[in-house]
Amino acid sequence: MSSLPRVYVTRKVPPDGLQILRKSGQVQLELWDSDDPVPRRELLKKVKGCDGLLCVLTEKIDAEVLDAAGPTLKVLSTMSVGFDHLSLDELKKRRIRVGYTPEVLTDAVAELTVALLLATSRRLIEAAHEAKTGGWGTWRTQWLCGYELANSTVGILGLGRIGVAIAERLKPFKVKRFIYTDVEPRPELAEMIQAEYVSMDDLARQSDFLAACCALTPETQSICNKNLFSNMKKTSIFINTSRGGVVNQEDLYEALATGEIAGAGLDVTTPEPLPTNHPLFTLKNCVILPHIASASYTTRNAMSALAANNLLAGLRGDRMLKELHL
Ligand SMILES: O=C(O)C(=O)CO
Repeated sequence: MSSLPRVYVTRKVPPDGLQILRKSGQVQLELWDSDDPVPRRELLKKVKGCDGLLCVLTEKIDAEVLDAAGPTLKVLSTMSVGFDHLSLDELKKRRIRVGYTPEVLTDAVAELTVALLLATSRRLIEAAHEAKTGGWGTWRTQWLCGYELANSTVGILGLGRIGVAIAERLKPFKVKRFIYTDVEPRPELAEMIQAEYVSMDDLARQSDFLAACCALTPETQSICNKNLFSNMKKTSIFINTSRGGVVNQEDLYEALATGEIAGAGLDVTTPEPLPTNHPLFTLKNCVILPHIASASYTTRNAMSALAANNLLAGLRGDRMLKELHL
């Protein structure tokens, strides 16, 4: 039997990552060779005795999984920038090193955020549907009017790399002002986009477009709620490409259905997938995408390669390219 470290990969990850692992000659690899998530029972069985685990964001890595893996598990590598699916306390307790994939997806996520913002504010999905289903009668002066970016104020909730990249892409649309809020001011990032730090209430009150770009943590859970939406302008657009958990969806539904805000574009929801009979799907002013912000071939390949390299470095005891310091 080989004495190489055993690694379990919980999904058919894009080819670059798999190739790096296979060619390394450094690990014995086992893979859940499917596009669908590994069943929990199978995961609990397969992690037993592994040295390394490469997962994606649909796998909840908690005490149960870590107990099932046992003391051999030294490295966890997630193919995601988000890590709300990982029980960090449990990982820290067991001294398991954790790799993740920031930066390589910033461009793709920012690009999709802009696309979703425009699709929502200029009502593209509704308009395409009307054109296709006979609703297009004649050119009408106010029909399918939306809201434009020129001269607007764009608010960013949680200013990190992705928020900066979104603002950089929106600037050429003649946005007048960028504002942001976070747990504390981020002067270096803010300077890159000339964004002004404001309170959460001012962010809500002043934004014409408000983009949630924050990580999901206990502090940001449901932070976009009745309080936020009721402070927003009736003409404002809310966009979320971070995590569904930052939004109270009942409050968002109310805000959209009663015209408290003009529209919402969501790439992330709770749960995922959002059931097709969910009330949010009944609203014309809500555009919902199936968590595709990072879904370009280039980016997903880069994420898988980084996740693979993180895992191998961790198993060698070297510095990872991107490690979460617990
Ligand atoms: O990497 C992540 O955290 C994602 O949400 C996938 O884009």
